Amino acid sequence: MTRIPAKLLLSNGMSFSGYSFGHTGSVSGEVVFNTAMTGYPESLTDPSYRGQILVLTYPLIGNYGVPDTISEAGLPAFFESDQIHISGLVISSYSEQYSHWNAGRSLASWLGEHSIPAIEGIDTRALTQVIREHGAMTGKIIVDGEEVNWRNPNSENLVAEVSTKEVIRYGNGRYRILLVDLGVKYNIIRHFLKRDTTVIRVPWDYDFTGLEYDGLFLSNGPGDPKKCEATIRHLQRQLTHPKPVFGICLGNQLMALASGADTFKLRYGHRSHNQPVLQAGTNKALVTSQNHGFAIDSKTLGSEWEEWFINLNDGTNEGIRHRELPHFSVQFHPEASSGPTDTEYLFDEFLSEVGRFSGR
Ligand SMILES: NC(=O)CC[C@H](N)C(=O)O
Repeated sequence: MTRIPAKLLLSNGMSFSGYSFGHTGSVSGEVVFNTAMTGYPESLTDPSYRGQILVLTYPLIGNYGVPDTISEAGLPAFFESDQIHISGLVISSYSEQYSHWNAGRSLASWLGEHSIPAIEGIDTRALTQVIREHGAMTGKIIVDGEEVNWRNPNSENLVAEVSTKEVIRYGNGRYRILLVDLGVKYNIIRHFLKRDTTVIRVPWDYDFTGLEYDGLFLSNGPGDPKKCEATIRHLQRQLTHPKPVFGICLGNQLMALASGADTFKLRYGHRSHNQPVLQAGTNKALVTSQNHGFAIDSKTLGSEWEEWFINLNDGTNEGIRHRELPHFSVQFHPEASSGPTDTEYLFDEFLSEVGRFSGR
């Protein structure tokens, strides 16, 4: 097989040479790295990666293939959304051979079907060190010399692209959860459906303030949280009421912005399965799955709010909660798909607040 040469060009001028696989084409986006050892089908379909060129530091990728699309309760069983959201993929060694109980196709053919360019043969650990030193950068995967314009996805409203266009209901449980879809990972919906709920999934800019529901949930999602002005406006009105509100990742950042606090861009983000967080005021540390490039500036939190979790690597915020009302959110992923499930209990805590509030 003849291999097509490709290169990864960074906005600081550095270039890394490799070979094309997946879709044969060039693309630009923000270059981010994830150090998890498994979970590429979930990561590639996570809407929070929209506009990003994903670098995987684990060297061997593709060896367990990609699952078939099998529907379960109206959701694809093994994916986090209905499509691949990354703009491009950068890996070290691509395994043509794959073997796994649920593998239905190869990674290369799946990327090809979705028109996503990928490059292999890159020293992704050396590349990651460059990104750690320089900070997050935009980049281009250039295949066969085909030119493409630079793209900085953080200047776009990516949430509007990935959010549902219509209201969708799932399940028929006791508690009604209004889920604001900012780019929701399906494992969040699966976690709610396991807990006797009806999930009402609404678009990111939907005015939910007059609707009937028992608890409000703000999902994860791509890009700069400050682009979600409509959601922040609706949330501000909701936060004056004692109805339970829970947010994950982008949801955490929007909770802070709606309460008057600020967010900022991290130097290179947290993307892995082994991010240690401390529950503030305790000695309890938890291992979490994360995927974020922005964070809450905890110094700007108002007096009604407190820092709930803190990242043990760099001391940045990993969650906040209201001192009196049942409003809380986390920067990490309690639904961890893929990754450690240590913090799944937060769904139970939210549902117990919802039960208490609704009186059912
Ligand atoms: N997974 C997420 O929700 C990410 C939130 C936000 N887009 C960030 O990068 O920080």
